[in-house]
Amino acid sequence: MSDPHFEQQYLDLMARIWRGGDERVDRTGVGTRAVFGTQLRCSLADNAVPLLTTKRVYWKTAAREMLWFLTGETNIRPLVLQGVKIWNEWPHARYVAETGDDLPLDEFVQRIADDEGFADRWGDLGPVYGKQWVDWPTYRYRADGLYEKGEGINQVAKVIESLRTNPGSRRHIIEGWNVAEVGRMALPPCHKSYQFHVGGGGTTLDCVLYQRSCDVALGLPFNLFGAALLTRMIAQQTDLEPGELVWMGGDTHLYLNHAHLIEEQLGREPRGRPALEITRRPASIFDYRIEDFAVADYDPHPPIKAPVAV
Ligand SMILES: Nc1nc(=O)c2c([nH]1)NC[C@@H]1CN(c3ccc(C(=O)N[C@@H](CCC(=O)O)C(=O)O)cc3)CN21
Ligand SMILES: O=c1ccn([C@H]2C[C@H](O)[C@@H](COP(=O)(O)O)O2)c(=O)[nH]1
Repeated sequence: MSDPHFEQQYLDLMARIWRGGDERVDRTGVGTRAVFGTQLRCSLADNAVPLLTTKRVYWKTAAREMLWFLTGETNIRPLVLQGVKIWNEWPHARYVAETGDDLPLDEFVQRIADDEGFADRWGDLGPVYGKQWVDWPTYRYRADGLYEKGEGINQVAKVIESLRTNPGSRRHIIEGWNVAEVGRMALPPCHKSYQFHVGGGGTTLDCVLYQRSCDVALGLPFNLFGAALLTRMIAQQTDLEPGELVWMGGDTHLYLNHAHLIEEQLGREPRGRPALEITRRPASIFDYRIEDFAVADYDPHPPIKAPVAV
C-alpha cells in the first residue's frame, strides 16, 4: 500500500471546516466557516512539493511572490510588471477610499504599470513581509534622549548564517509580525512565523510555518508552495537535504462565497506526485530567479475560479 497522498490532508481539512466549522462574520463582510488551530505535515524529501493537483495552482505566481518578498520590496509594481495580480485589490481599495475616484481595478493596475510616480504614491502595501524579513527596522537611543534610525536587520540572512554556524539552535526564526508596524500594513502578515530546524542527525532542514489566518481555498495553496520553496532554497544554501514542512493554522477558514469551488474540489481525486527541482545554485538566497525553478509530473485537474475577499 502506498503512503496516503499529502493532498488528502488538505482535502480532509477543507471538508472538516465546510461541514463542521463555526460560522462567523469576518472583517471582509463575506462570512466564513472556521476552525481554530490546525496542522498539515508534508515531506519535502526527494523533491516532493505540496502543490495541489485537485485544481491547477499557478505555482509560478507563488514563486514570484516569494522572490518578491526576498527583495524586500513592498510595492506591487514589480509583481504587476510580471503579470502577478494577487496583491492588486488592496492598493486599489485604498486608492478609491482615499481619493473618491472610482477608477476600475484594471485601469488602476494599468496606471501602476505605466506610471512610476503613481505606483510610488499608490502601489505600496506598507511595511509588509519583504520589509520585515530583510530590513526589520531598529532604533538607537542617543545621549540627548532622542533616538535615531539604526541599521535594519536582515532576518533571512541571519537565519542562513545561524543554520550554518549553529545548526542545533532553536532560534532559527523569520518573523513578519512587527507589533509596532502592523497598523501601517495594508494587511498584517498571515504567514507570520517561519521556524527552521536541522534534523536527521544534522542532515535535513525542516520548517514550521505558523499562519494566524488562512483562506484555505485561495491563500493556502500558495502559502504551502511558498513555504516549501523557501525551505528548499534555504536547504540548498546551507547544504542540507529537504526534510519536513509542518504548517500550522490559527483561524483556518473557508469563505461562504467559495461554495462552488469547495464542492467541486472535494469531488476530485489527487493525481500524481509533482516534484520541484531547483536547477541552479545561486551565490546567495537573494540571487534566485524564476527560471531556477522547475516542476515536473504536474498534471492537475482544471483551475477553479473564486472571488478573493478584500
Ligand atoms: N481573502 C484573502 N485571501 C488570501 O488568500 C489573501 C488575501 N485575502 N490578501 C492577501 C493575499 C493575496 N492572496 C491571494 C489573492 C488572490 C488569489 C487568487 O485569486 N488566486 C486565484 C488566481 C491566481 C492567479 O491570478 O494566478 C487562484 O485560482 O488561485 C490568491 C491569493 C493571498 N492573500
Ligand atoms: O498569504 C496569505 C495572505 C492572506 N490570507 C488570507 C487570510 C484571510 O482570509 C485574509 C486576511 O484577513 P485578516 O482579517 O487580516 O485575517 O487573507 C491567506 O490565507 N494567505
